[in-house]
Amino acid sequence: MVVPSPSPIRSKKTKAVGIPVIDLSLNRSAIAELIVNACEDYGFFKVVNHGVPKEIIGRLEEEGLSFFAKPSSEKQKAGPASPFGYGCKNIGFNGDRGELEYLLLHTNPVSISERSKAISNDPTEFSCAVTDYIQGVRELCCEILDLIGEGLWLQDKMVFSRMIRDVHSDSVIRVNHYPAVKDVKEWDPCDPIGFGEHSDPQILTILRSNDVPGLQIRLRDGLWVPVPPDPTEFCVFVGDALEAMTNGRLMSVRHRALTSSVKARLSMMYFGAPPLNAWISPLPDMVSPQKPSLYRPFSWVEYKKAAYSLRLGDRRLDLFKINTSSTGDKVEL
Ligand SMILES: C=C1C[C@]23C[C@@]1(O)CC[C@H]2[C@@]12CC[C@H](O)[C@@](C)(C(=O)O1)[C@H]2[C@@H]3C(=O)O
Ligand SMILES: O=C(O)CCC(=O)C(=O)O
Ligand SMILES: [Fe+2]
Repeated sequence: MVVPSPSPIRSKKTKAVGIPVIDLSLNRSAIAELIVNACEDYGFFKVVNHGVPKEIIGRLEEEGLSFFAKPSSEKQKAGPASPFGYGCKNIGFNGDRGELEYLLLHTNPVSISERSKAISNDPTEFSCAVTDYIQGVRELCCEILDLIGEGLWLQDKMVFSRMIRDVHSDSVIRVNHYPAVKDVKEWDPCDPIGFGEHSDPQILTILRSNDVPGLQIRLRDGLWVPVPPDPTEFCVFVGDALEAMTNGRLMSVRHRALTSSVKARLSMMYFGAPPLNAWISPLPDMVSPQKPSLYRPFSWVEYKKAAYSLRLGDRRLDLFKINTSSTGDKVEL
């Protein structure tokens, strides 16, 4: 039987570029600058020597694989995702669909332990695997955010990580499972959408996948770049909230997953978010007469409501833009 190629899809609209890979064991001020450059140019980079133990990553991967291997009727007991729980093919509430199934969980420990009962036959084991993983990637997320604070020369370098460390942080975790293409007859090469184009609404996303390709990022010029998978690395995405707080200097990256492999892709994302009542607005350090505020202040709960009322691919940050003329003056509408 002929099977589709496991390599990333490359239409004439994709190209190979050197995606920044940053070694976190190197000199602090050098990596702070490299990270800020990557966030400005791509809104995306990879990290190596990240310090998250392999054993912790492996345990969550195993838990994810054994959950997705269950019969559909069993998995449905943890669903539907509204928004948390088990979801299959439906993404969000407004008709977006993808060739995947997933678990979406709030990172609050009480919520995880409650949800685990419907997900696993050994809820304590599952719950520990998830909370240990969250602890590891939250540290990594905060470390990267502090480096961003340093690279931007902010007065308050921990302004971003403080939101993530807050006990009321609205961070979420997602495990996506893109089933293998078993029968080439069922595979439509024109529609290999695993997860459609979008940006992540939060501050920063930390993604780890197995060795199956699929992730692509969109460059400023509109070209799509396949991201080679590497289970030993983490991918880091700038989210909408970080773009707003840096007054557009760091770019929230648009990305998607196109899968067509003979092996299933498993990806795990930590979406670092502020508390619901936190205010998001361009930081004073990022605003000047030459660079007036691009966004009006909004609360995270307001932003989330907007995100959930829209489609996956909508540019929701535009709703919060202040209209300015070419001279930088505010425009009365
Ligand atoms: C269609 C949607 C799914 C989503 C909520 C939304 O209305 C728009 C944003 C989507 C997204 C993308 C990044 C994350 O995967 C996610 C959990 C998030 O916070 O925003 C999803 C939402 C979701 O799947 O519930
Ligand atoms: O699964 C992936 O590789 C990407 C998924 C993603 O972008 C998301 O869940 O927001
Ligand atoms: Fe995403």
